Amino acid sequence: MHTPLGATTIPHATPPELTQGTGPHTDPVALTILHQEDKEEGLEVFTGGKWQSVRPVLGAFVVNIGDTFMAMTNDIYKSCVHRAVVNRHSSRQSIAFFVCPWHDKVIRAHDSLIGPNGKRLYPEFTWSQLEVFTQDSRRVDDKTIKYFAHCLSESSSAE
Ligand SMILES: O=C(O)CCC(=O)C(=O)O
Ligand SMILES: [Fe+2]
Repeated sequence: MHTPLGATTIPHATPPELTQGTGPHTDPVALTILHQEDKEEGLEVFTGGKWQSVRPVLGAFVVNIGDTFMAMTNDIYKSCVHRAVVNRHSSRQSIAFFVCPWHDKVIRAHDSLIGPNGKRLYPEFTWSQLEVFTQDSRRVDDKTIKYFAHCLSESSSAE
């Protein structure tokens, strides 16, 4: 696994109507370990049909499940749609460690996660393939990983 580091600073001088924050998305990586640097709220997760704030807790990390981890666990663990929003009163800073497999490692759910009659929900893939796919298609939402799996299956059956 390797961990590129991302930092987001949303300055309060920018009017909220002119900024997007990060926009709703799922993280394509395996896990995101996020530190919300100050007490300013902004991270929201879409759950139970609505956006809910993930309040910063002093000294705590937020661990976010990404699409790659979802595939590695054959959907036992689900990635979540989240966003970072802004407000007009104060700035907010967060630091994210994106934990992803090495580029050429084949990602395949372990047999113990499939069950006797179940099936593997994703074809084998590498983090490189998913990374390129998300960057090319510029989409990372709750449908991306399924669409990626569909495209991979199509291309291997055409061979
Ligand atoms: O700033 C945050 O709290 C979240 C940022 C985020 O979702 C990301 O970098 O993927
Ligand atoms: Fe994210």
